[in-house]
Amino acid sequence: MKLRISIFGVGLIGGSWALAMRHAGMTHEIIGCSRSENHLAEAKKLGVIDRYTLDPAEAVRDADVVILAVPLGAMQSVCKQIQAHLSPQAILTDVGSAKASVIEAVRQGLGEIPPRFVPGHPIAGTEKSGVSAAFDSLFDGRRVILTPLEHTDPSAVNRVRGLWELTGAQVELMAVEEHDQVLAATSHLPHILAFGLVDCLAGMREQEEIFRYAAGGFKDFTRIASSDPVMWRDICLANREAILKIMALYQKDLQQLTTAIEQGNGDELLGIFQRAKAARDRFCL
Ligand SMILES: NC(=O)c1ccc[n+]([C@@H]2O[C@H](COP(=O)([O-])OP(=O)(O)OC[C@H]3O[C@@H](n4cnc5c(N)ncnc54)[C@H](O)[C@@H]3O)[C@@H](O)[C@H]2O)c1
Ligand SMILES: O=C(O)C(=O)C[C@]1(C(=O)O)C=C[C@@H](O)C=C1
Repeated sequence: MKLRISIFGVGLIGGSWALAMRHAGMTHEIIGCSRSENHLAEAKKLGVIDRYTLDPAEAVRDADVVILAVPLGAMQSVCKQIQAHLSPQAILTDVGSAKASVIEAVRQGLGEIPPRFVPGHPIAGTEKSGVSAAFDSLFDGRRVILTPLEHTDPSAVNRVRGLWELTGAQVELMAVEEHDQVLAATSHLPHILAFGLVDCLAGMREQEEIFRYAAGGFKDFTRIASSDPVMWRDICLANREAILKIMALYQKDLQQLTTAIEQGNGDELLGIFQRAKAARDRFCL
């Protein structure tokens, strides 16, 4: 069955999902909705969506699937705008980077969490944003985490799982709290460190001189500091507790490294670097 899909926020993630659905031949019609008519007109011009509207009520009318792909800070207001118009048959899902906050935004915005709401998060992206950066293979071979709640309709979970699988993604189910803790460690902390490092160096008097000599290592480490600041502000505010926990742990480890360097403790440094290399070589890519 071909679907009428309604996408709120046709940027990097919403746009890439739309393209992947099109590629899979799943779409009867894709409707984009957002605050920005310019973004929507660009999405239509690029062939990512079939049509757009600035009216959330019209966007969800007769939709089989509604996907929220706006920044975390906008989830609640979008839900408020669709509350009176969302059909109970429609599947509602999202792509937000932190899950407890989206679930709370849906609860506040819709007044309750509908059984056909399936929280989701593709662990795929780039440092670019906007629909011009979207591409149909973004999710191919990547993981997508769904965090259904106790009362979530299993048929809705299966439907959303099936759609993500059509993008080439590998879908896993996880508890909300676990998701937010794991992603605080593997995604949110690295982004905070990259933003922090670049800001630190940019604040030094010799910054122009320093950046002239920034080569491979610096570029690899800081690519993600080019990501959208609004998106990352929202993630830090939304997943505050889990992020603070992992930051405290990391600060302890950084202090251990500082002490080892201060004391000229080569054995300690070698031990840390060997453990880290072994873990990265074993677990990453
Ligand atoms: N970028 C990534 O790497 C990545 C990866 C996984 C999940 N996510 C999540 O996906 C979501 C979207 O991120 P993105 O990278 O696609 O961002 P993006 O900036 O590329 O796209 C966001 C879109 O939302 C629209 N928008 C912003 N505020 C809005 C509002 N109040 N009402 C309606 N539309 C609004 C914008 O016009 C834009 O088209 C975020 O929740 C983010 O946490 C991002
Ligand atoms: O590769 C990147 O540029 C990303 O930042 C993608 C990334 C990540 O941290 O891995 C960023 C945020 C998400 O919610 C999911 C994926």
